[in-house]
Amino acid sequence: MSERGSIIYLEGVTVDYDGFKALNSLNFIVNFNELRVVIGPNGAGKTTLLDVICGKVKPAAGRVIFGKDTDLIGKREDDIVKLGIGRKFQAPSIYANLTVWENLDLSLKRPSKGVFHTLLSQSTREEQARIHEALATISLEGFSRTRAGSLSHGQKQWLEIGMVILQDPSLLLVDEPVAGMTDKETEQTGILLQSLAARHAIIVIEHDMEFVRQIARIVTVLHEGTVICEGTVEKVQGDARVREIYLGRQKVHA
Ligand SMILES: Nc1ncnc2c1ncn2[C@@H]1O[C@H](COP(=O)(O)OP(=O)(O)OP(=O)(O)O)[C@@H](O)[C@H]1O
Repeated sequence: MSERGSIIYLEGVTVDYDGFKALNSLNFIVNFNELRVVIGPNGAGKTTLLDVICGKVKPAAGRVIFGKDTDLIGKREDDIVKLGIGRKFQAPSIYANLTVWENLDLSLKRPSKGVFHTLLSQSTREEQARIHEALATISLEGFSRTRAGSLSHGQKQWLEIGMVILQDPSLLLVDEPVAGMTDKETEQTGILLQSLAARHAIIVIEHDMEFVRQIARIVTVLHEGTVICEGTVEKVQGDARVREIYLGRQKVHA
């Protein structure tokens, strides 16, 4: 896949729920190695946007192109994962009774033979090296033998991010990564996402504007299923329409 141009391209995408347009002729482009933050008030269509990209929701109209020319419309969710799109949901979906290492081992991109077969088989040196690298990336080097269920909330989120990146996605979708985190964990998550952006394109949905300011280069503002503003944090915060939409709901400025 070319490392130039767009990694994901949505054109005229409409998602219709019995006449209600959760996405309304949406145009949205993210380039390779971009870290894009999507904000917008409740119900703006942010989650629906990610649902369309990962194949969970089928649009009534529009095109969704991954990489140079792979049309995602009509593809199954697991096929989209295999193409290189990984999603980190808001609630961590880790195996609480397995160790951090075992969780990472299970998520390595390899033909799935089931949990028990994978745990009983020896990982190769290369696989072990990749797990060590992931442990360092997510700052859990000292926790490889710790039961995942006993990690802190923030550490669980990082573990799941580690599990998604071990599948080596070209595009990583992240839904509200810092909800419920301490300030320190939030800051560390920002550093983690920025470091990941060197190797993966990332789309982050976020409500926490302080966090958005920490990580964002370009912010897309969604409202009623369409993009109403896009640009730097400063541009978005100074935009009259954005201010009006957020007025009385939540502050765009901390
Ligand atoms: N399965 C569904 N059936 C009907 N309406 C839906 C469905 N899923 C989402 N919607 C509606 O579509 C709109 C967009 O929802 P979406 O979850 O994408 O918004 P959001 O921007 O992620 O909001 P939030 O910040 O609250 O998570 C909302 O009004 C929601 O109620």
